[in-house]
Formats: sequence, C-alpha cells, structure tokens
Amino acid sequence: MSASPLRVGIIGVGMMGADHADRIVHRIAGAELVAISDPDSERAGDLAARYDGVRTVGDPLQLIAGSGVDAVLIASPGSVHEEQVLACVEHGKYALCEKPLTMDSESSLRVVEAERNKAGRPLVQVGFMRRFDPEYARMKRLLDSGDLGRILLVHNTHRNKTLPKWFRSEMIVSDSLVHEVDVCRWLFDDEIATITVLAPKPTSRAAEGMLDPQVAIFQMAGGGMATTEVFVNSQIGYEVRCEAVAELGNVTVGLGQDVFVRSDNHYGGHIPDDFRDRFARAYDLEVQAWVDASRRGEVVGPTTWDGYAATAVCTAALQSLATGRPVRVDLADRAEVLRGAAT
Ligand SMILES: NC(=O)C1=CN([C@@H]2O[C@H](COP(=O)(O)OP(=O)(O)OC[C@H]3O[C@@H](n4cnc5c(N)ncnc54)[C@H](O)[C@@H]3O)[C@@H](O)[C@H]2O)C=CC1
Ligand SMILES: O=C1[C@@H](O)[C@H](O)[C@@H](O)[C@H](O)[C@H]1O
Repeated sequence: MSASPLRVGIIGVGMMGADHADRIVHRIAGAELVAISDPDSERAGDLAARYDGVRTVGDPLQLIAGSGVDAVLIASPGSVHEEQVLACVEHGKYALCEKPLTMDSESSLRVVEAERNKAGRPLVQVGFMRRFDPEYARMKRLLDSGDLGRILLVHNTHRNKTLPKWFRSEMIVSDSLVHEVDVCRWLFDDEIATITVLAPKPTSRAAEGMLDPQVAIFQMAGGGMATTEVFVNSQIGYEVRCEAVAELGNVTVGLGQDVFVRSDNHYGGHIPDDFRDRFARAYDLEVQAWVDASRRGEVVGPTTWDGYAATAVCTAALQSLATGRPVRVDLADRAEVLRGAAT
C-alpha cells in the first residue's frame, strides 16, 4: 500500500458530492480531499471554503487530468458520467462513480470496453453502496454459506418520503430501482433475464402524470425471481427492506430494529428521512474500501460490468414501463467483452 494519503478530487458537489466530501475529510483514513469541481461555482466555492487545502477547478476534465489528483469521486448527474469516467480511464485515475454508471446500456458498455481495452486493468468502482451496508453484507454472507439452502425469491421495498416535482416516472427506474437491480444480481450471483414493470393507480401526492408507485418483477437467468415495490412519495420516511427466501429459511434486511422508545403516550423507533441517514455507514465503508483499494493499486466492490448490467436491465425496464409487458434484457456476452483487446 502506498505510504502517502490518496489525493482525492470530487466532481459534482450537490447532495451526494457534499456528503462524500464531509466523509473524506472527517471519517475516512488514508485520503485527503484536494480538489472539487462543479459548474455551480458558488456551490463549489462555498464547499471548498469549509475545508483546508481544497481548491476548486472549473473544468471537471481538467481536475481528472491534473497531476495533483490520484483518484476521483464522481457525484455529478448520471447524464455526464460517461465522459467523466472515460477521462479517468484515459488518465489512469482510480474512480468511484456514483450510480448509475451511465443512463443507457450502450454508453455503459463503452465504459466497460474502454477500461478493458485502454486501461487494461480495473480502475472504476460503481457506487452501489448497499453491498457495503452491514445488514446487506451479513445477508449475503449467510446466503453464500449455504446454511439456508439455495436462494429462491427476493422481495424488496424501496420507499422515499418525497422526491422533487421534477423527478419523472422513468427516474424511478434509472435512479431508484437500479439499486434493487444490483442487489438482486449480487444476492443471486446471476443476471436478470427478463423484467416487467407495472404501475398501479398513482398516489395523488405525486406530480401530474407521474407513475408512482411502481412494481417490478425480475426473472433471473437461473430461474430465481424477485419483486420490488418502489414508491418515492410515500410520505412516511426512507424505508428500504429486502427479504431473501431460501430453501431452509429467510433473511430480512431493514426492519429498523434500533432502540425502542416509550414516551408521551407513544412507543416505537425512528424512520430515517433519506438515504444519507439510513446508509451513512454503508457510504463510509464503501468510500473507505475504495480509498484502501486505490492505495493498493486495486479495485474492489461493484465493477463496470456490474454498472453496465444494471443499466442494461434498466433500459429494458423502461421499455416494460411503457407497455406493462415483460421485456428480455439485452446483455452483451461477458466473456467476450472482458476478453476485449487481449484477443
Ligand atoms: N448512492 C446513493 O444512494 C445515491 C446516489 N446518488 C447519485 O449521485 C449522483 C449525484 O446526485 P445528487 O447529489 O443527488 O445530485 P445533485 O443535483 O444534488 O448534485 C449534482 C451536482 O453536480 C453538478 N453538476 C452538473 N453537471 C455537472 C458536470 N457536467 N460536471 C460536474 N458537476 C456537474 C451540479 O451542479 C450539482 O452540484 C447521481 O449519479 C445520483 O444518481 C444520488 C442520491 C443517492
Ligand atoms: O440513489 C438514490 C437516489 O438517487 C434515488 O432517487 C432514491 O430513490 C434512492 O433511494 C437513493 O438511494
């Protein structure tokens, strides 16, 4: 492992970028935040002023190319990830790219191919942080141990309290459901072959024309099946639950069994407001794993292939959302793509 701290630049310092900046400065070992870039120069300036030794760089591609940055955390909107991840690959910089890797399967595949053919080695971790959540990680270990027999089914619930009026029906798929797509691929250790997305009569709390909630059904290539409810204007709080049903038992994540309080004629626990609260520990572990791996010259966690496969499922999911019919996922041949330039 390199003796010096990893010099990190962050691209996009909105909600997640600012959250990650605070994490790198205050909670992560072995890294220092050295630069940030955001087209909102006032936002970037305000954030940089909070920390010692952090400079702002107007052009994100210049931040990536700069010799003072060893690794880049990309927290810009998904629509600009492709160009920024490709620049990291071009300059041999380790990158942690927030989900989704890109917005459609063709562009995600270009990233997988560039990493394989231009860099010739893994450089990119994709920000599917649930794999680092202690509860999900324990569920995965238990399923992999074989003690519960073979995994048969997964039931997911994904509820946001509210999301902004500009959040569209399609974003429920590409921004929200994409997490369950990754979780199911990971838990089953299998690809999703077919997806169906259905929408019941929408809640009156969503913007006009918004299909919220949605229910997705995944059919895994090996015969497993998963259901997911995504409801982004649930009004309740942030609720993420996952129950995996195996041959000899089941295991559930997200029951929120924290301390139980009785007071003032009420009893119960706390429901988090959003993901930054519920998954704070997962983000810490995700970013720490990225820093440690980058300093060792490695990549851990979700790969560009995982990012691509999730995007390919979401591309099919959007077609299903439009028709309500099952859609087969069009996935490239993994062995062929990863053989790439080597052949
Ligand atoms: N892992 C998770 O649980 C979550 C992940 N995300 C992901 O994080 C990313 C950012 O999302 P938010 O922080 O919620 O969005 P946001 O809108 O709060 O922040 C995005 C920031 O990127 C900046 N930006 C716009 N174009 C840019 C460009 N070309 N280059 C650099 N910066 C640019 C904007 O000015 C803004 O400051 C997205 O990919 C999103 O899907 C978001 C929420 C939770
Ligand atoms: O990634 C996320 C957001 O982009 C998305 O909008 C939310 O629905 C998810 O819960 C959150 O984890």
